Amino acid sequence: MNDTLRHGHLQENPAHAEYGTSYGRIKPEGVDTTHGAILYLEDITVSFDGFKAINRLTMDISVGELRCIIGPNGAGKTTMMDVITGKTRPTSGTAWFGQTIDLTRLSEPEIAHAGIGRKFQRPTVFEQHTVFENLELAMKMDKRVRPTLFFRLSSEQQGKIEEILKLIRLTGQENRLAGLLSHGQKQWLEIGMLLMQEPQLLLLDEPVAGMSDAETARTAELLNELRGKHSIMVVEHDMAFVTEIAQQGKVTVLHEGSVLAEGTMQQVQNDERVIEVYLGR
Ligand SMILES: Nc1ncnc2c1ncn2[C@@H]1O[C@H](COP(=O)(O)OP(=O)(O)OP(=O)(O)O)[C@@H](O)[C@H]1O
Repeated sequence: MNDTLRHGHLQENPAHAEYGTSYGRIKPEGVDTTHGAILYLEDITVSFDGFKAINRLTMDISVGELRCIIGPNGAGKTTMMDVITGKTRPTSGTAWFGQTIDLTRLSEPEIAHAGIGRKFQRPTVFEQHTVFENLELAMKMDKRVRPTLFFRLSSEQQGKIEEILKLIRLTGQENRLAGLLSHGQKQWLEIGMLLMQEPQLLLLDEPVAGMSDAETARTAELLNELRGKHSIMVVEHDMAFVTEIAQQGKVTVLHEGSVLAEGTMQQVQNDERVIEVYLGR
């Protein structure tokens, strides 16, 4: 058992008492999703010197859902992700991860360890290492990996890397230095690195910003392949991309720190209030 488990809140939660193994790693099985929700933000407010960046925000995400979050600049999208990942503490409200884990009581490392992966806008891969090594490093950096002096990949772990390489469209590129990849490929690699850690919830902040049209289209394909297998929250301004990945799923429109509208892309696109504050501009 590592230090985070020994000393952190996770150990105190009986839901975390059982640990299964996966790819030689200790995997938390403690997220109780019996009611179907992976995330439930309940009446969250974040005040910065009296200014409410998030204002009584309530929303939930189901297990396996791919949820798109849209909204004008300053709507509170990044702040909401900061609350979920423990970077920002809400002034009030609760952020439930499954039924029992209150994220507002956990530190950032504890939240990452509990199974929430976040991808920031800019890619942060290890440029001096190959694509394969980046994925391998992601596996080793995972706090749940059992510490061993000479870490050697098992055939199962090797298989996992190959599976992810295929998913992120980098099969055949595994020996290339990550620094030589295109911007889009670096973004996919980083998504692959997060997937290596098998997150229960994946947060993606503007994943297609700066990508070519072809890369954007491939990213949409990639996310559509992840649909149903992972719970994913995507914040994005590129409406054509959002339309591609939202399909018949829910899109949430944030405005002034609250949910302005929620529904299918078609429903929110036809919502007068959404047109007024965002899409119609
Ligand atoms: N640390 C902070 N101190 C003061 N104000 C902040 C802080 N962080 C964010 N804000 C303000 O809170 C509001 C919400 O910001 P946030 O970055 O969450 O919006 P956003 O929806 O992510 O915008 P964008 O689409 O431009 O990324 C903005 O008005 C921003 O200026």
